[in-house]
Amino acid sequence: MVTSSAPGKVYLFGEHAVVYGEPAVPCAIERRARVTAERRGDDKLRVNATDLTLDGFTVEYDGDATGTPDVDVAEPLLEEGMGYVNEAVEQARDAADAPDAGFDVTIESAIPLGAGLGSSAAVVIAAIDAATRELGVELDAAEIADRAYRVEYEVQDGQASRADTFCSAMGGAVRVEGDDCRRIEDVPNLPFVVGYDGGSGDTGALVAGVRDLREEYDFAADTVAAIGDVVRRGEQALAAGDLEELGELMDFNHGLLSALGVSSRTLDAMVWAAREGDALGAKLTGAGGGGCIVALDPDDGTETALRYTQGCESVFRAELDTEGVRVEP
Ligand SMILES: Nc1ncnc2c1ncn2[C@@H]1O[C@H](COP(=O)(O)OP(=O)(O)OP(=O)(O)O)[C@@H](O)[C@H]1O
Ligand SMILES: C[C@@](O)(CCO)CC(=O)[O-]
Ligand SMILES: [Mg+2]
Repeated sequence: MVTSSAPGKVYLFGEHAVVYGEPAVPCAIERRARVTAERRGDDKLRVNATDLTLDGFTVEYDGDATGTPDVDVAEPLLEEGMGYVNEAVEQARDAADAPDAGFDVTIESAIPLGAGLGSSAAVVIAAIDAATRELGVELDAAEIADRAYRVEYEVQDGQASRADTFCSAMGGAVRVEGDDCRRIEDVPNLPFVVGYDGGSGDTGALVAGVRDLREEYDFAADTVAAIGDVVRRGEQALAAGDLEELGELMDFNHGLLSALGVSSRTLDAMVWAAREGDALGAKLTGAGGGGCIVALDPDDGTETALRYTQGCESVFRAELDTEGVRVEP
């Protein structure tokens, strides 16, 4: 039995545009998904997701993933909940050359689902690591990231970047531009505050929406390119440790994402509350549509402002997690 964990993330800059080859800077945060994999005597896959927002569920699949779930949950929800885990286990079987390996998989995650904090990437990274180790194979973090990217690409219908999965595997702040993925060293202390509206967005649908706009309007394509410009400028501000400028650029990045139609009333409300609470800057994080915003604030003004904002369900500080995927004792 092996348990591995991997962190969620916030985007300092660049979500969505990264899908079209612009650079992005996601940062791992100290909120983890823990996945335990235990080899079974047969080729079945049994998944126990204790704190999925569907109140937890258990599903038993046979080797080709066509078995009948033993719980009474709507089919689409199950499919969605199972897709990532299934594909992650397939990657582990492939890496260990054990096509018939069956597993009992248990997921415990502190990362809200579909809220822009990279729950899918964290679950997939931890699952690949735990399942391959259980089969006696140790992959390095870069290979786990690469395999997890293939899972996200598959489940998100061929529209995914390497950003979330690379960040979760490596930890820290990273820079991703197409296939070029690297860690950013010597990042200043980034005082992240996260506001969560309790909702979620559909990553696949939101990415498809941006793609359609981009194809329809040149100015939407220009907006995506402008996000790339913000990110490049942001990298300089990050290297200089200039938090004021980082904040200003986060505000700009949010405006551009909003123009691309991926914000929402509550995300906007939280962004404005953060700014009125004297945040250095604030933006939505991840796919958008609902879920989380991230603000930069070394003081407690943003937290206080968000606590009094209608639609904001919880507020927390998020520390940069310099550690990526790891085995848990
Ligand atoms: N605790 C969990 N147990 C099982 N599956 C999970 C868990 N957390 C996430 N998932 C899977 O990840 C999916 C959510 O992924 P999605 O990409 O939509 O959102 P996200 O990764 O949280 O946000 P974003 O990609 O915007 O950062 C869920 O529908 C589920 O399939
Ligand atoms: C919206 C997106 O850029 C980030 C989702 O966390 C999609 C992706 O990069 O795969
Ligand atoms: Mg995701």
